[in-house]
Amino acid sequence: MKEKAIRAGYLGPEGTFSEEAAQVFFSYQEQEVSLSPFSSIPLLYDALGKREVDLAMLPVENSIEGTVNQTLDELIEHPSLLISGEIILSIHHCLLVRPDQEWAKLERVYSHPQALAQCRTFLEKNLAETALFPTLSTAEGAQIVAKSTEPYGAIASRFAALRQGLEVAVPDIQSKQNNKTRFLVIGRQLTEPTGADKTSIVFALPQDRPGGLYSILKEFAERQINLTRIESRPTKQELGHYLFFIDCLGHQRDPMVAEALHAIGKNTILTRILGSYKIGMVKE
Ligand SMILES: O=C(O)C(=O)C[C@]1(C(=O)O)C=C[C@@H](O)C=C1
Repeated sequence: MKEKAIRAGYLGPEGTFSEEAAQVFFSYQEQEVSLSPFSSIPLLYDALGKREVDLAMLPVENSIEGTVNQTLDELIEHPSLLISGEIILSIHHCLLVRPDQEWAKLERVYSHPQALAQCRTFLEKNLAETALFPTLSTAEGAQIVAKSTEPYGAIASRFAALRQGLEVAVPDIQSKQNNKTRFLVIGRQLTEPTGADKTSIVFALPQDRPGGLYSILKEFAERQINLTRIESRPTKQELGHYLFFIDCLGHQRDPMVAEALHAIGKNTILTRILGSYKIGMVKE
């Protein structure tokens, strides 16, 4: 009997960078994958929570703008979910207009807040008087412009321009040419070790103990385990109380990583292993 297709969700509508990340990542899966768009990150998490999808492709960090806070914050709100993969995508933003439109005279530019921020230098230099309108995704911005008759533009991909019948007025407007976003694949299952893995954890420290963070970092350093990321997010309960996110090389089943994870549990007030997964490819 044919295996059922994996149901994967991404931040839509069609034409987002998240769709591209999903297309590339899932093309390497042996099992068939059916992709569906969701109009916001919380809606995608809801669908995961209700098991309407098995996996979700979510942006988590960008080389210019840093963390996509919503992805990390929602992950904390859903304790049964696990990270099962990652992929890094080169992000080329374009200023899109309708074919009859002059871009220097735009009254509004629509895009996802991450994209608006990644293109801040271009916008400040060339469209300082233009009002910036945040949308739920870059592709939604392109859709709004395609449907309008006003002097509006969008920041989105070349692919979104094709989808919406828009023109690329200015290509590559991101503030740094080497612009990359890392996406996580979030699901429910722990992935098997591949020999080239990463592990993500989140923890909270007691407030009153000096050297709390040092006591955690030491466990990795003493075992020569390389950290690839450290990030803090407010607990939202009390000012100055933080959750720390760490990514390290290795799988949680590797003896050294397992030992370090066990040891840090003694110095935290909460530790959650968010998943171990294969180090992701970079798609240029
Ligand atoms: O709006 C999109 O196209 C997305 O896929 C979202 C998103 C993000 O949230 O970071 C993804 C990649 C880029 O960094 C800009 C926007």
